Parts: sequence; structure tokens; C-alpha cells
Amino acid sequence: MHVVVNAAMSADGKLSSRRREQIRISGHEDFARVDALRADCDAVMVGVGTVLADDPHLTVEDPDLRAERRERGDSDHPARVVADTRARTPPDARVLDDVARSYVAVGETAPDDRCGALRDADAHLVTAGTERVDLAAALAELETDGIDRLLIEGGGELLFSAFETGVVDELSVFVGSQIIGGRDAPTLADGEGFVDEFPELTLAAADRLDDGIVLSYTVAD
Ligand SMILES: NC(=O)C1=CN([C@@H]2O[C@H](COP(=O)(O)OP(=O)(O)OC[C@H]3O[C@@H](n4cnc5c(N)ncnc54)[C@H](O)[C@@H]3O)[C@@H](O)[C@H]2O)C=CC1
Ligand SMILES: Nc1nc(O)c(N)c(N[C@@H]2O[C@H](COP(=O)(O)O)[C@@H](O)[C@H]2O)n1
Repeated sequence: MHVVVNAAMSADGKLSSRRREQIRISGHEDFARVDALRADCDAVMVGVGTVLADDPHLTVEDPDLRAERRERGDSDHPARVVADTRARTPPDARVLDDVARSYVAVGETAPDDRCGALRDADAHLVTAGTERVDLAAALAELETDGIDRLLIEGGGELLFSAFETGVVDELSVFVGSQIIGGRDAPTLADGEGFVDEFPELTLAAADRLDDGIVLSYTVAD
């Protein structure tokens, strides 16, 4: 599977404020770029922290991009995937609506009643890991369902985990022109942080967009 990470951060590296409310960091051009990234993927993944904070839809907005997907024989929208160890995704979350296929990757000890409620909402459950979702195992199972290209949009806990697991092939990050600040505000990679070995990136491009810059990297194996 090919894994692309995309996020938008402030000039001081924050994905949102300490209140964990969604902040508009990208401008129109960058949202259009992200829409095209989504349209190029088989699935878009976020952590349950993002679902609880933002209630995102994770669909393709541009009708022309949806038409291109149909011409390729794909559904209008990529599938949505939530990494959700304890099955906390609300059954009425927008990522579970019926415009696209939805997966929730849960841990082995996720409560049965919550898993049942998610299945009732037509979510496809993938079980992998205990303390938290085992990303390598979950992605391998998604691959058997035809998901070959995955976009991970955040938040900071899930992105750290993705880099720690070594599943990320490409990173693009829009750096906006504001300061959010706050030691408790989410950053691009939260989690425990690396201390000895750090994932190495190769800068492939730096493009000005809106009032910011998009940095595009490949990730070393
Ligand atoms: N500016 C941007 O591009 C984006 C900003 N955000 C912001 O990020 C914030 C949410 O980020 P976080 O609180 O860090 O939550 P998150 O979205 O990274 O979800 C973390 C949760 O996912 C679950 N999880 C399951 N398996 C996991 C694994 N292997 N590794 C890590 N977590 C796993 C855990 O319950 C964990 O608490 C919100 O404020 C949201 O607005 C989110 C996405 C993009
Ligand atoms: N690319 C980008 N720029 C920003 O400024 C953002 N705040 C985000 N947030 C992400 O987009 C999700 C919302 O998706 P929908 O519009 O509901 O499809 C949100 O949950 C974050 O993952 N992204």
C-alpha cells in the first residue's frame, strides 16, 4: 500500500488550537489541492480524536474530480477510515454516512455494544491491536479489500503513530501564515516523540499557495 500524509499547520507547527477545535489554516487553493489528493486515493484516514473534534466528512467536493473517478471505474468518493481503539466514533458521525464506504479500525478490547452500534450504522470493522490500533495490521487488512493508496489527514496522535510504524511514503504539509501557539495544541506528530532515531525526509518540492507554502517530502525506507 502507498501511504500519503497531508496536513495543514500554522507557521509554529500547530494543527489546531489547544481547544482542539478545527481551524481554517488552508486557503481555497490548498483545500482544492487536498480535494485532488483525496480524489487520487482509495481511502482517507483520520484518528477518532479528529472525528470527535471536527466531525469531518472526508469526501471529494469538486464534481469534476468525482466525474474523473467515475470514468476510472471508482466510486464518487474514496472510502473513509477511522482509527478508533475503543470504538468511540459516534454512530451518527458524518464519516459513517452512506455517500461512501466507511471503515472503523478498532482494538481487540473495543466494547461489543459500541462495535455493534457501528456495524448497525453500516461501518465495516477492522480489528487490529490492543492498546491502540496496530496500524501495520489494519492497513494490511484494508489492502486485501482493494485499498492500495491511502491518504492520512491526522490528527497529531495518529500521524506520529504512522511515522513510528514506518508506513508513510509521502508527506505534504501546508504551512499557513499564522501563529496558534500553546504547548497543548496538536502538532504534526505528537505521541511520545522520537528520541534516538528520527524518520528522515527528502524535500521534493516547495510551492507557494494561498498565503502559505506547501512542502512535499518523500520518506526514506
Ligand atoms: N490542520 C490539519 O490538517 C488537521 C488538524 N486536525 C486536528 O487535530 C486534532 C485531533 O488530533 P488528535 O487529538 O491528535 O487526535 P487523532 O485524530 O490523531 O486521534 C487520536 C486517537 O486515535 C485513536 N487511535 C487508534 N489507533 C491509534 C494509533 N495507532 N495511534 C494513535 N492514535 C490511535 C486513539 O483513540 C487516539 O486517542 C483536532 O483538533 C483536529 O482539528 C486533524 C486533522 C488534520
Ligand atoms: N487541509 C486542511 N486544512 C485545514 O486548514 C484544516 N483545518 C484541515 N483539517 C482537516 O480537514 C478535515 C475536514 O474535512 P471535511 O471538510 O469535513 O471533509 C478535518 O477533520 C481535518 O482532518 N485540513
